Amino acid sequence: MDIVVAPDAMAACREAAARIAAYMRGTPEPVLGLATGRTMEAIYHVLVGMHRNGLSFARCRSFNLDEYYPIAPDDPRSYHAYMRERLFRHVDIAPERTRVPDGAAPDPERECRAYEDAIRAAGGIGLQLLGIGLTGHIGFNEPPSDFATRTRLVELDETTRRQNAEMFDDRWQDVPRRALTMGVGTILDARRLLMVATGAAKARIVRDALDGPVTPMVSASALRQHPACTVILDEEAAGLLRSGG
Ligand SMILES: O=P(O)(O)OC[C@H]1O[C@](O)(CO)[C@@H](O)[C@@H]1O
Repeated sequence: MDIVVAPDAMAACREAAARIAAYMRGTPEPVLGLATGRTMEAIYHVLVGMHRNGLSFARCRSFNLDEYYPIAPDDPRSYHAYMRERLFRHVDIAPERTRVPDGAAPDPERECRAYEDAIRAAGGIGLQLLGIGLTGHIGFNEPPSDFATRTRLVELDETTRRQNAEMFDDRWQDVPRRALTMGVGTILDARRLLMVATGAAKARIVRDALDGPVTPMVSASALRQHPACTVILDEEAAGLLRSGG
């Protein structure tokens, strides 16, 4: 695992965007795994700027990690809307080349199987972008999540619902109790992983994930089993690491 510590959050996000752009430029048919959450907003902002300076998304396909369930794709609080507003509508990626789990699917298990099939049909994910939740989740894989799990319907922890309440007018009780998420096994299948964490609030869970035991109780600790994983932190998020990053 390669750990990069940037001086601040913006520098960490610029570094992440530069690596995504390098992957896109160096790959004939890039398949991006995308994430949501506050950390990713600055990364998408930088990527949109790069697009305005010539970076094309036209050859990309994308698969997002997760979506609330149930939620309509046109609900402004959905991750469909998040992706449209922060990235897709600003770049040259055709909507049919982007995919986010369907939070309105009448049969969620079928949707999860179809999602796995679609990733496989695209040739697998080349670069998977990841954030980390305060529970140690990657995607919405709350503890405990077996490292072999695949895309599935999960229950969200109260910590996560509270963490994500901002989009729901700060009413955590309104955050859906369930979500569709790629499994830890699905994530580990990506050829390269890029996790980004910034801010002091993430320091404890970053330490648990990178310095603690590799355990299903901290999904992000699974990244240490991946042969090509880079973690980009700012100094605050790296603050409790044994090595200091
Ligand atoms: O960047 P944030 O808002 O702290 O979120 C951390 C992670 O948890 C999630 O909310 C769940 O996947 C992601 O969207 C995000 O990567």
